[in-house]
Amino acid sequence: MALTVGLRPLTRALLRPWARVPGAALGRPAAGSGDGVRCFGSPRVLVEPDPAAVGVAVMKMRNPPVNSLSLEFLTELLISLEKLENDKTFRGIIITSDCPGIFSAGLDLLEMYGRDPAHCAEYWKAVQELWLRVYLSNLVVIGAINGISPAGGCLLSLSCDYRVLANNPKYAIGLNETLLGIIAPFWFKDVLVNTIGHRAAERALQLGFLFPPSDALQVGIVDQVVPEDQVQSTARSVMAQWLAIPDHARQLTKNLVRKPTADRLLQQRDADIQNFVRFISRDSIQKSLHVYLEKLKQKKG
Ligand SMILES: CCCCCCCCC/C=C/C(=O)SCCNC(=O)CCNC(=O)[C@H](O)C(C)(C)COP(=O)(O)OP(=O)(O)OC[C@H]1O[C@@H](n2cnc3c(N)ncnc32)[C@H](O)[C@@H]1OP(=O)(O)O
Repeated sequence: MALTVGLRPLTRALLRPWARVPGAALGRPAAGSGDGVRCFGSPRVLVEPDPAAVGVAVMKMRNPPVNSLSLEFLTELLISLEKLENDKTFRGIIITSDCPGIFSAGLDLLEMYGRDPAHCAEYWKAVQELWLRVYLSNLVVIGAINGISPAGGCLLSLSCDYRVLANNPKYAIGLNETLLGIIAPFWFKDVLVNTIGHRAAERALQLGFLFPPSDALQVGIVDQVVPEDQVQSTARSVMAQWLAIPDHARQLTKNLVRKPTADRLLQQRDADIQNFVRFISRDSIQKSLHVYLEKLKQKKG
């Protein structure tokens, strides 16, 4: 699936020399990455082949302070995912965070607050694209969730094939959009329903639940909860289990299960973008976003 996000000239320029990790131009070891370990990346996304697992790449999100999914960050994630999909030496990706305590704070509120319709449309197209790229990936995608994961961060986690969450009570996960006075779009809802069932999803979406690890495991929004220092090793051992399955059979099966959900968006991407722009541009929604952003600021005291 070609990357269909219409990149702004600025974003395109930003990404042109995108192997910017010092010394990590494709094929050369990045500083501190260990001898011969080929890695590549961009300012906000570091991709390192897992030295202990052939064919596995670890994708580290590093958009401090909270890995909020800005347009630039989404674009870098998409470029890295596309590169991995096209590099036949990789069969699996472990997605994790380099921002302590935070997997991803979700969509970047500043991309939706005080922005013109054209920007909102471009932003939403990138959000759609990231979901489709991860959800339908031919690679095995495992979330090594080492931090809090609200809303868009939860969607990214749900789009993985398997989710390992660190057992830290602060690392809650859920689609909390109603707490902001907004809503999760139908395809966020669909993925949650597919994962935890209709009644649990209905309740969690309406109440904006952020599940702490023990509840997240019980409701099924994550597959495993482990001590924080075992998240990466657990993700790696689960990856080995999934990679023991012949790729072609596993990919066809993943597609069989996931394509009907993805098709609901693919068949109406433009309408979904227009719906988003209309909804997010409402005065009442902009006001809700303003109040929420103020609350975040006040929280800092
Ligand atoms: C029809 C259908 C239509 C559908 C139409 C609508 C569809 C929308 C779907 C929405 C999906 C989403 O993901 S909406 C986003 C939901 N996300 C959230 O609710 C998480 C909000 N953030 C937090 O709760 C906290 O920041 C948290 C992640 C726990 C980290 O707490 P900390 O104390 O460590 O850090 P903070 O001090 O709070 O934050 C550090 C800085 O990051 C900023 N920040 C934090 N989260 C941010 C965010 N998501 N976007 C931008 N900026 C963010 C803060 O403002 C601070 O900025 P400075 O003050 O400048 O330092």
